[in-house]
Amino acid sequence: MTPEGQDLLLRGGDALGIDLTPHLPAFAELLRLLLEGSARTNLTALKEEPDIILKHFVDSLTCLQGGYLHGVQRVIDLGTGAGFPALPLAIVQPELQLVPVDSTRKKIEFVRATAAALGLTNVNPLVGRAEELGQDPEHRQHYDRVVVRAVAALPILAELALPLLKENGLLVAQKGPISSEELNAGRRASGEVGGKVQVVDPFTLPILGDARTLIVIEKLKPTPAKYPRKPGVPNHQPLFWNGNT
Ligand SMILES: C[S@@+](CC[C@H](N)C(=O)[O-])C[C@H]1O[C@@H](n2cnc3c(N)ncnc32)[C@H](O)[C@@H]1O
Repeated sequence: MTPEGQDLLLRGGDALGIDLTPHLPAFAELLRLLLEGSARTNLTALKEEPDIILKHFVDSLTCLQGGYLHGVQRVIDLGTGAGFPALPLAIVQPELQLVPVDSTRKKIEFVRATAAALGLTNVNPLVGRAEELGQDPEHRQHYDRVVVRAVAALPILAELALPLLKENGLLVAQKGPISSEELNAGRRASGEVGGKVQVVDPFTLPILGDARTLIVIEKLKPTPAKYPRKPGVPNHQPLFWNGNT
C-alpha cells in the first residue's frame, strides 16, 4: 500500500472513531491479495487503490457505527463477494466469529485463502445460498447478527436474513440511499418474517461523501417456517415490493 493509501485508510478510520494504525499491515496485505486475485478472476469492480481503500475497506467498517456488533459472537455476512464487509470486520474485531457466505464458489475460495494468508482464524467461509441456509437447522436461528452489504432490496434482505437470526438478533444492512417505497416494503416484509425495522441511519462515506444508509432490523419472534422461500423466489417475487433491486 502506498503512503497515500495508508493516509486515506487512517483518515477514513479516524472519521469512524477507529484507530487503524495497528491494522495497517493486514489491510496492506488484503489490498495486495485483492489486486492479485482481481487480475486472475473477476472478484470486484474496483481496481484502483484509493477506491478499494475507501469503497471496500472503510465502507465495510461503517457497519460498526452505532455499536450493533459489539459484544456479540456469531455473525454471518450474506453475499460477501470478495469478503466485504467480513474481512475488514475480522481484522478490526477479532472477537467476532464471522461466516462469510456467497453462492459463487470462486469468491468464497478467494475469501478462504485470503483469511488464511492473513491469519484470520475467526473467519469460516461457506459456499451457499441464503435461501438454503435459512432452512438448514444448522444455520436457522443460529446467528447473533447478519451483516449484508450491497446485495438486494430491503424486503428481500429481510426474508433472507431474519430466518438465520436468533430472537433479538439484528440484521445490519449497509445500503446506499433508500427510497421510501423500498423502505415501506422492507418494513412490511420485516413484520411478515418476525422482525421490525428499528434504525434507519443516513450518513455519508468518510472523505468521499457518498450517501449511505445503515438499516437495522431486529428479530422479535420466530420466522414462519415457509420463509425463506425456495432459491430465487425472494428475488423474483419480493415480499410487498415490485421495484428494481
Ligand atoms: C454486489 S455483490 C456484493 C458483495 C459484497 N457484499 C460487497 O459489498 O462487496 C453481491 C453478492 O451477493 C451474492 N448473492 C446474491 N444473492 C445471494 C444469495 N441468495 N445467497 C448467497 N449469495 C448471494 C452474489 O453472488 C454476489 O457475490
